[in-house]
Formats: sequence, structure tokens, C-alpha cells
Amino acid sequence: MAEPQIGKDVSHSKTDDNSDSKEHVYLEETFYILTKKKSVFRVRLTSKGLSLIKETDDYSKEQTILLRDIIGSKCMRSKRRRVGASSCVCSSLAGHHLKVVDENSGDLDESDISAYLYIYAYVLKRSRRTRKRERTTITLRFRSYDRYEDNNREAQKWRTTIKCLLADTPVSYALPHNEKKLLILLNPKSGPGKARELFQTKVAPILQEAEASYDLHVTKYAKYAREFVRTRNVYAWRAIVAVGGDGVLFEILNGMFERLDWQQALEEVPLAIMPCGSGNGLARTICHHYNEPYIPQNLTGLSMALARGKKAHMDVVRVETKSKIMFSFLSVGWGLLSDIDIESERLRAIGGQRFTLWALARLVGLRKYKGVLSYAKIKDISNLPKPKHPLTIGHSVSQDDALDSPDVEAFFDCDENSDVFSSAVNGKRHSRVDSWYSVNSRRSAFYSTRGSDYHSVTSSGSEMRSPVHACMHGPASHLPSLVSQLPSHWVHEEGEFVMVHVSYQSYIGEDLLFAPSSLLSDGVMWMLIIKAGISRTQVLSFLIGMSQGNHTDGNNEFIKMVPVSAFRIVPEGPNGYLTVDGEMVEYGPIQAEIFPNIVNILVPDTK
Ligand SMILES: Nc1ncnc2c1ncn2[C@@H]1O[C@H](COP(=O)(O)OP(=O)(O)OP(=O)(O)O)[C@@H](O)[C@H]1O
Repeated sequence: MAEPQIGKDVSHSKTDDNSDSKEHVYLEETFYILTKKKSVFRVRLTSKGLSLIKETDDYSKEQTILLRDIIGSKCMRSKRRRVGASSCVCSSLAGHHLKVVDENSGDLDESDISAYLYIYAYVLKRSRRTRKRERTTITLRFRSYDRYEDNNREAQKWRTTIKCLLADTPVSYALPHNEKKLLILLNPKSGPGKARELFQTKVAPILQEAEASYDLHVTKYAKYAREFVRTRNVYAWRAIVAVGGDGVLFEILNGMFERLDWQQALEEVPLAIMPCGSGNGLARTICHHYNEPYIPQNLTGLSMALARGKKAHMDVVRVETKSKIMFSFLSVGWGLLSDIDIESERLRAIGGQRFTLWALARLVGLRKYKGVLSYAKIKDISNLPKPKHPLTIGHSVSQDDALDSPDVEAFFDCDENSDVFSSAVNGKRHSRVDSWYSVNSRRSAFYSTRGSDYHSVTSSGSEMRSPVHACMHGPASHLPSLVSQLPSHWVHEEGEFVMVHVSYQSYIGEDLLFAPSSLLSDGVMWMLIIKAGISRTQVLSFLIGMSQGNHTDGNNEFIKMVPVSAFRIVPEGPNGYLTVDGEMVEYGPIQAEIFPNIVNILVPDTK
């Protein structure tokens, strides 16, 4: 039997049955199942993924776990049995409930020389109407040699190769050098207040399996995340993750623009979002573009994206009010949708449904707002100029003061419920008698990645509230000041409006497909204008249509959607709401322009 080998020595090309593309085989090994004497499993690690080929005298059946669905792997050993447990060292393992522990654990069973490789994957499953990821663990048992060290070496070879393939680095015997930690900024108050729980139960276990370590900071007050990002050496982390609603990411983004080195920081440190708020428009948009199932409070696909680190460019909009400049990634709103967003705050505890309830209330008392709307219309969106980077060059400034001391690290190994389909072999000499076993959706007991730090709200440490006056940097505006005249080619509309809402993302909420044609990075803002005079029935069908993205279909003289590159809204009177990314800003004149490609955001790896 050929030993598993690595890299060039054994590599050969295999033509995939389903495609013409050549597939590179890195490792290949046969695993026997003695209880099923006539069947073997040929396991192949290829550039495509992990192929498990079951071969009997009569047939051969292949299952492939795609590389993009694999999140990580881990080498384990058997756990020492308790004294009095009904087993003897030399007895068959078949039928027994095998428990495994970390290879460095003090609780391991020295008499079992097997090394176990656990491979963790989240495979996309389709049922008739839905798609979702299911957790799958493949266990390979290495027991060809008489010494654990030799078996472990084999298992480690597979682990290293998997790790290199996942990191997209050349396959070698050394684990790829990784890497900086993730910076997690978690808002415990976002949405219905479940961010902490969701992170611990849904995100942390996946980061654990991927061996992606992180520093977790729980925000202590509004603007905490913004100050944190402004004042820290953000280059120490490989990405900054907002766990909460769009509001936390808004803070992080604006904290980045408050840095003198904003350009370098945004180029080198990608941002990411884990949706635990009530709107979650950006997270929904990312999943939409990358064909990743979006299931509220599930977070599997986006957690995998954190581990993988694949980046995409995203546009950012510079917004100016009378007294502030800010940067936005989602939307600017005036009228109906902003009223619903802000006034439904009091129903925060019920999560996203607050929008539906308040929409009904606002429909009954439909308001209209007087003002002037001006915009630079994009004439041909199929022929957009290639996005440019802003010309301003920032210089790097970083501060590195300490905030909290790390709290206790919570790490639990997956030593419960870990079944391994094992072969009946006793005696001292082993021929190759390894076996594999795969089980779906196993419960996981992982909470925190080794090497990750949890900075608790209760941990001692300085309150941050920075006394430093923050000033906004970022790309230079091309617009005249808010009180100056606009260019002559702009369109002006004066009158009464039910709403004007501008978004640069497809979804502005989990169920609100606002701009179906929008892309993450296209330099286009989609401006939806609803003029006064529209009937309540038409508004209702507009709101219902937004769940499917067909709210602007059909002939309606009161509703229109316009692609723009810049706009200005000048409301009349003192009463009303203006929102930027769902956050209320001062009521009065507001203008905005889009800057393509400024931010890097982590996205699912669905290549
Ligand atoms: N510890 C905290 N205490 C109080 N408010 C906080 C804290 N941390 C952050 N905030 C503020 O909470 C606001 C709302 O946050 P977030 O966006 O996470 O939730 P959400 O509004 O429910 O979600 P969405 O924006 O998706 O609707 C933000 O403006 C943020 O500044």
C-alpha cells in the first residue's frame, strides 16, 4: 500500500467527471473498514476538495466535499478511559463510543497509538425551497505504524496540506504563517440584544474550527467602536468585524475616516459584518451577491467568510450636513422609511418585525414633506466609467494604548459526542487499518479560539472616552458647499414628497430588496423618489413589493428610481427625520457623493 505522500512526488492530474478542469491530487490514501470487509474508502485531497470514494467489488461511489466548504482540521488522540470503564486496551474499538482529546492533552490514552484527523466542513444543502449549510465532520484515523508519533506525522501531513490549500498558499510541510487576529467589536445592545449570545453560539465555534483567533471587545457605549478604531493600531489585526447592526459598522467606518492614515488603513485592513441588528442590510446584500444563503441569526456563511478572509471592494458615500461630514455604506433617507426606522426604535426588543409594524402605523398617518431635491443623474448605467481611487494620499499615524486586560480564555475541546467509525483490530502489529466516518450537524462545544482574547465589559481597564477632538479625513469632495449653487446639469425637483431614499446596496434590510441592480462596487447610488399624491394602497403595494424587489415595477407616476452619482436634499421646515445608514442625523440640508472602491469588505468565498 502506498504511503500518503505530499506535493509533487505524488501529484497527478485527474479529469473531473463533471468538468473539463484538471484537478491536482495532493494526497491519496486508502482507509479500510474491517466491519465491511469488501469495501474500502479511497480518500483524495485535491485542488477541488476532499473526495471520498467508496469502493466495493460491485460498485464505486464518490462524494466530494468542496474545498470552499471546508473550514479547518484538527489532529486528536483518544481520551483516557475512566477507571472501571468496561473496556480493555486491546479490545476492538468498534461499537464503542470513542472520545478524543487535543493531542497535547494530559488526559490522553497512551495505549492508543492512532492519530485522528478531524476535518470540519459546512456543506451547502438544498431542500425544495431553501438552501442552508450543514456541519459535517470527516474523521480519518491513522494507525499504520506502531508508534503514535509516526501516525501523527501522517495525520499532520494531511492537516498541513489542507491548511495550505485553504490559505491558498503553496503546499509545504510547514503550516502557513498566520497570522494576525481578527478584531471583533460587538454591540451588546444591537437589535433585540442577542449579539453576545449569537457570537458565542454561532460565530466562535466556526472560528475555533478554522483556528482563526480574535480579540473580542464589547462596546461600552455609543461611539465606543468609532473611538476604538480611531485610536488603535488597526494594522495589528487582519480585519475589523462589526458584530451588531449596520450602526456598529457605520461607527467603525467613520472611525477609520477619522484617522490621518485613513487611506492606508482602509486598504490594508478589511472590514466585516456579523448581522445581529434589526436591519442588517449590508450583510443581506453581501450574501445576495455571493449566492450565500441568508438565514437570520444563522451566521454560518458569514463566519466562514471571516475565517477565509476573501476581500471585495465596496463603495462609500461621503455625506455632508450643515455641521458634519460622515461616510456611509448603506443609505441616506428622508421621509417614510426614515420615519419608520427611527420611530420604531421603541419596539427594538422585537427585532426586524418592528419595521413591519411601524410601516402599518405610518401608512395610516401618511406624511408628506416639502423641499427641494437635486441630483446628478447617471445617464447610462451600462456604460459606467472605470472606478478610480481617490487621489488624496494619507500618511500613517497609529496609537497603541492598551484598553482592557484580557479576560479568561474560554476554550473547550470537542471531546464529547465524537464518534469514530473504527476498525476491529487488536494485537500489537498493525497493518493499515484506518477508517473514516462522517457525521452531519454534530453539536459543537467550542466557544473560543485558542489564542483569542475576550475583553469583557466587566474587565478592569481604562474607559476609553477619548478627549482628543476627532476630525474627519477621507477623499476630497467634488461638490460645492451646502449653501452654494449646484452645477447646471443637475436635475432639480421642488415640491412635496412622501419619501426620498437613496441606497448603494441591494438590500437596505433583511427583507427589503431596495435596488436589485446595485453592486457592491459600481459607483452608483439608487435614489427612490415618492411624490405626495400617491394613495395609501399604492404605498402599501410599494412596501409589499420591496420584499421581492418589484416595488418600482408597473406604471406609477408618483414613484421613480433614478441612478445618481451625487444628490442634495433641502427640506423645508424644522420637522422630520434624516437618516444615514439607519442612524438619525441633523435635520436640514444634506448632500452626498459616491466614491467607488474605497473599502475592502470580507465576503464569502464562493469561487
Ligand atoms: N454599549 C452600547 N450601549 C448603547 N448603545 C450602543 C452601544 N454600543 C453601540 N451602541 C449604539 O447602538 C446603535 C445601534 O446599533 P446597531 O446598529 O448595532 O443595532 P441596530 O440599530 O439594532 O441594528 P441595525 O442598524 O441593523 O438596524 C449604534 O448607533 C451604536 O452607536
